[in-house]
Amino acid sequence: MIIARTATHLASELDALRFKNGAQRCVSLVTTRGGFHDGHGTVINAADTVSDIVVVAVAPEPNQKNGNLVTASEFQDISFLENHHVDLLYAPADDELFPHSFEFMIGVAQPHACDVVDVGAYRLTQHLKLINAVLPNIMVWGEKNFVEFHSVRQMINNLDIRTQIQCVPTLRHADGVAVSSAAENMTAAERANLPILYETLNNVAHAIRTGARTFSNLEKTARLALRGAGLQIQYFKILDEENLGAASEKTTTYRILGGVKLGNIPNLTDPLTQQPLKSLLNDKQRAQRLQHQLAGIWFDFSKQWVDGVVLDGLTALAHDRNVMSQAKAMLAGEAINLSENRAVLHSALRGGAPAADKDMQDQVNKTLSRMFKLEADITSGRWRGYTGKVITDIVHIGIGGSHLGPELVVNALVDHKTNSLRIHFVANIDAAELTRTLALCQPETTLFIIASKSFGTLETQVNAKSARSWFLERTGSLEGIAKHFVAITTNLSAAKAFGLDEANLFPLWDWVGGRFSLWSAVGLPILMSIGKQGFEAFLAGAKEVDTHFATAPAAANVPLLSALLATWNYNFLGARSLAVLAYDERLKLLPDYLQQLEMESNGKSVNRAGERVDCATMPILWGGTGTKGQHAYHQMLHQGTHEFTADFIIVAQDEHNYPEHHNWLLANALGQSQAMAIGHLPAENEPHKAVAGNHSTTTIVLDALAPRQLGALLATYEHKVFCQGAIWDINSFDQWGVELGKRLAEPIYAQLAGHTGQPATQDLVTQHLLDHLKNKKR
Ligand SMILES: O=P(O)(O)OC[C@H]1O[C@](O)(CO)[C@@H](O)[C@@H]1O
Repeated sequence: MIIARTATHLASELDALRFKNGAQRCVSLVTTRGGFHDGHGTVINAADTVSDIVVVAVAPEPNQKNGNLVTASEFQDISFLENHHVDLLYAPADDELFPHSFEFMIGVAQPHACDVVDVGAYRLTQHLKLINAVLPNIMVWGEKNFVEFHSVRQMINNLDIRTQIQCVPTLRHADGVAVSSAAENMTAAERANLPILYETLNNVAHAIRTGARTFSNLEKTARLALRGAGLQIQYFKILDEENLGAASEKTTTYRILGGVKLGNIPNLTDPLTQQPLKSLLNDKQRAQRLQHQLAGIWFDFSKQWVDGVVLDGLTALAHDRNVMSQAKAMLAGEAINLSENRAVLHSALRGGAPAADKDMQDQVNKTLSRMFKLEADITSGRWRGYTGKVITDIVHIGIGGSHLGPELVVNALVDHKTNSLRIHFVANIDAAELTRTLALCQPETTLFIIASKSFGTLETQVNAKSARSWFLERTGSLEGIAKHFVAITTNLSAAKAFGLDEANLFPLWDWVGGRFSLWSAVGLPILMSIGKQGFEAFLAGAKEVDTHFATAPAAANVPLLSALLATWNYNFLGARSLAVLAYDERLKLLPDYLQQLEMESNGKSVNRAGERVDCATMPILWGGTGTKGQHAYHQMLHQGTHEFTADFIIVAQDEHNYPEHHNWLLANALGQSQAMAIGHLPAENEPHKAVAGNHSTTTIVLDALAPRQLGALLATYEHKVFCQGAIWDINSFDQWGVELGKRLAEPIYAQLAGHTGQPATQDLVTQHLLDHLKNKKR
């Protein structure tokens, strides 16, 4: 590689390179400031592919007399360029480019609207001088320096310089951080926060791609997210690619520029923007926007790490994403489940979708009446088993949406039981569950409820078959089936083929998603447990939420706010899990139920148009009951390295009349959420006692754990899931991901069951496992 330090030396070397064997060769120029890294490498490689001769210029800083390259790293820089097959390095000192007698500078006549980074007369003149010295056919830039690239491009166009100019995409680390000398020289703590910049750029790009056009709000929200992550913003702009002016409705190509400063980061203490959560907690205004009463529940979002500006930004985001007009379409019965071409009308099961088809509502009411009759017949003893005995045990067989909701509600409302029926649930294909349950039951006094929307789900089929065999082996009475088996399904013919009596079949409809079906006949165990009045109150609580959701303004719409705050936590503050912390033992199954509701609904990675989403979607939802969790996983929440958000669910009334227990239970819930918000700064010599704080949490206070409140709580989560999906532009109502594993299990089962003639189709690793299991099986 030739190294030239003066314009004269450069000219003579370049002439020789440019004109070889009588032919003129193509020269490219890459201008840099030295300190080379792989990011430069991609630009130089690109220059190499479009030209015969690559010249790299290292532009000096003002008054940089002797350091033609960046000081101490000169040696590394030269070998880096040689390794990248650069032909010529031009490294003039500042006084070579700008001698004392120099009196002219070139400037921009009309500064562009973007005030991102001022390229300035010095740099522009320097670029012009480098271009004049090298006379390149083409200049190649890295996109990371887009503003400077744009200014030079304008200069080339406006001054009729006969050089082409192009830029190449930014090289990024696996976590999205642009490769740069700054990124290499950061402390681990500074570096850890940086991926949020790329994520935020992507979030905004995604928002624009999917129709968001309130640019100032998008910028505001993005800035807050960056500050929230402890980054000092240099600039964050949504611009028109063409002229780098502010983006407008007319913009066809957008350029989103974001830059952050590092070093001496004030870590969320900038009073003009985001303050530590601790300092927000005493703001009297918070209650108004962040505490809401709905259907016997107090939703308290005031421990969320947001302020008014963030809330405005989030509300604008909902508007941009048309969340509420999509909700309207859902409640009107439009087929918003695109991949299955189905309506999503579980609200109609509780009278919460008045615009839904009349016929649909009639079917719902008719089925409800039949459910009430069955419950009354069983609990009054009018319905008897085949030997005339009253029913004492209900065994509900179903899985996923046909199980989780009913079991949760039956357990949670145990204090609202109206009769002595014992209700059991069998979901797993593991026979442990079925056999243990059957061991508690007598065939003459047991009613089996088989709940399966499809009536084709493996677990339910196998369990139902075994339950029927258990019954027949003990009773020998085929006619007895009619007294001991009922089913809920959309697939009535499959249920009949199973041998079930038509009169014992309760319909379900394709417009009810499995995980939203507990309000239908799938909820029969709930009805059997809490009776007609209780079940009606449960539906009514959910309907109150439907009405609120459809009519409340965005800023006070509880399900929408929940979803927006979740977005803020997941997509802007980097929370990767949602902990559901129920401070009531009766709600032990709530996290399991919500796992299906939220994760099966929104665990998606393509949008509604089938394109890959470019933002994180549903994080991991998990949880348990307080105070037990405090002695298990709360340590990690307080001092671990994962960002999270949590929902605290508490019940205000002491329903067991044990005041000491109840007061401690509530005190612990509030103490935990307070600790998560305010953290603890220990003495300098006790870093192990530091608690970071600044974790957003929501506190949900049920007046009582009663049917109305529980119905309202679950419906709120349902609508939150809908809003979340609308914000992410994903279909929350299908679940294609569960199919592959099911399919792969089939040939494995055939081998385990010794079905002959089935060739092994598995990979070697799976085959070895299978052989091992076959050997070990008795
Ligand atoms: O009610 P079915 O058709 O038996 O389905 C049970 C569950 O299986 C799934 O299809 C997949 O897990 C769930 O969505 C559904 O709730």
